[in-house]
Amino acid sequence: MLLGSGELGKEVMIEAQRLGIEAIAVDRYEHAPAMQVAHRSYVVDMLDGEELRRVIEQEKPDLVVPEIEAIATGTLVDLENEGFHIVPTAKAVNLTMDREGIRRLASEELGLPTAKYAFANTLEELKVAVREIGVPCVIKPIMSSSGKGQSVCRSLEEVEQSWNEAITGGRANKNRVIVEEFIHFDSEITLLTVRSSSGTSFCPPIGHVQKDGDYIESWQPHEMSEEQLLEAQAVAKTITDALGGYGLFGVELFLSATGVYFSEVSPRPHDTGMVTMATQDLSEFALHIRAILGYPIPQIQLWKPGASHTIKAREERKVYEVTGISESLAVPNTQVRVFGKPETKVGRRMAVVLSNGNSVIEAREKAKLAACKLVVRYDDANSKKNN
Ligand SMILES: Nc1ncnc2c1ncn2[C@@H]1O[C@H](COP(=O)(O)OP(=O)(O)OP(=O)(O)O)[C@@H](O)[C@H]1O
Ligand SMILES: NCC(=O)N[C@@H]1O[C@H](COP(=O)([O-])[O-])[C@@H](O)[C@H]1O
Ligand SMILES: [Mg+2]
Repeated sequence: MLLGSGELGKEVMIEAQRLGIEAIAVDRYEHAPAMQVAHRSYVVDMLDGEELRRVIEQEKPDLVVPEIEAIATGTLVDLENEGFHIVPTAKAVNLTMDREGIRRLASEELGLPTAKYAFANTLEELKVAVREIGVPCVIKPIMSSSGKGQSVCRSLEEVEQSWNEAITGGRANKNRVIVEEFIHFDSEITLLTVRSSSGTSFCPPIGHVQKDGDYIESWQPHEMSEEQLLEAQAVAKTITDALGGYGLFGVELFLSATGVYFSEVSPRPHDTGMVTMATQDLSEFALHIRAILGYPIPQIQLWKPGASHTIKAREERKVYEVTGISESLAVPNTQVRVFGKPETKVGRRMAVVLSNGNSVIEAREKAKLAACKLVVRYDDANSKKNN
């Protein structure tokens, strides 16, 4: 049972189906991408522990596979104690659903290098925290993803604005924020790390560009020195061992002249890792399914350098279409994934383009060109504004 049924879940679901698994999709809204390829589905408020428990107890799945962070993870901890199998572990899902849990584990328990950080519950506490950390700093709700509610605060005058953004952009009704020292990194990567019956394996590093805290473009492999790669793998091994279980993890790291910084980790496939559908023999989704079913992963092979580029909506509409697919597919070595989300929202990721080539530079150029050809078009008569 997949908890969360977006674009990443849809690919996980397809990989499960390929191995003959009976698969159930759950999300907060109807016709979510993974629901379109599941045996059956449920619409549930996954932040409501009772509703979540009801659907899990009804279906009694062999594996409960969280796909998003916004889940009543305390209930998953209880269900694990009662004998349900939560992927990769209820501890991993519970700690990574809020920034405080995973940051304190990484920095205070495991001693991994991170940006300096502090927490605040009120605007007054935030002003104190910003003075302590210094500017520029990054302010984020403790519960949010894809950059929602996140801002860079450049002076004490901007603290109030950052506070307002964080408390309106956060996922839960919790006025708690994290302040992080701004890391002037040279590049940032996702190190996909798989824990399986074959031990721990790493995919070649994925470089990416983020805008407003959300990913725009990713590529693989990201060029880094052997020394830096070993440092990154050591950080990834430490954090994933601490979280435990079988599955694929997306370990987010900042690379700078002063070393490798741990940023955060997803105990599940990562959005920037969609590029692996164009580069590896086993995509991150195939790896996740293999790992959680207990199957071996003797090796992971990079076939070609590749890149991904996202396509986002600019408006909120109930009726839309993605046009330009033919023009996009005319770019060589290119594939398109249209997620099939039932409606658009401002900034919502609707599709991704995947390209490969003889070099990362070539693949990035192709993916960018192909992405420019894809356009999200709206039917004005059915727009929310006009209704
Ligand atoms: N301390 C920092 N210093 C510099 N840049 C940062 C810092 N924290 C975050 N960023 C930038 O913002 C991006 C998003 O941050 P982060 O991963 O914490 O947000 P998120 O909401 O969890 O995003 P996602 O769910 O997509 O991973 C990072 O990938 C990085 O580009
Ligand atoms: N960075 C996390 C991430 O990319 N998660 C992916 O986005 C979906 C939510 O999309 P939505 O907000 O458009 O419904 C999630 O279900 C997951 O597939
Ligand atoms: Mg992130």
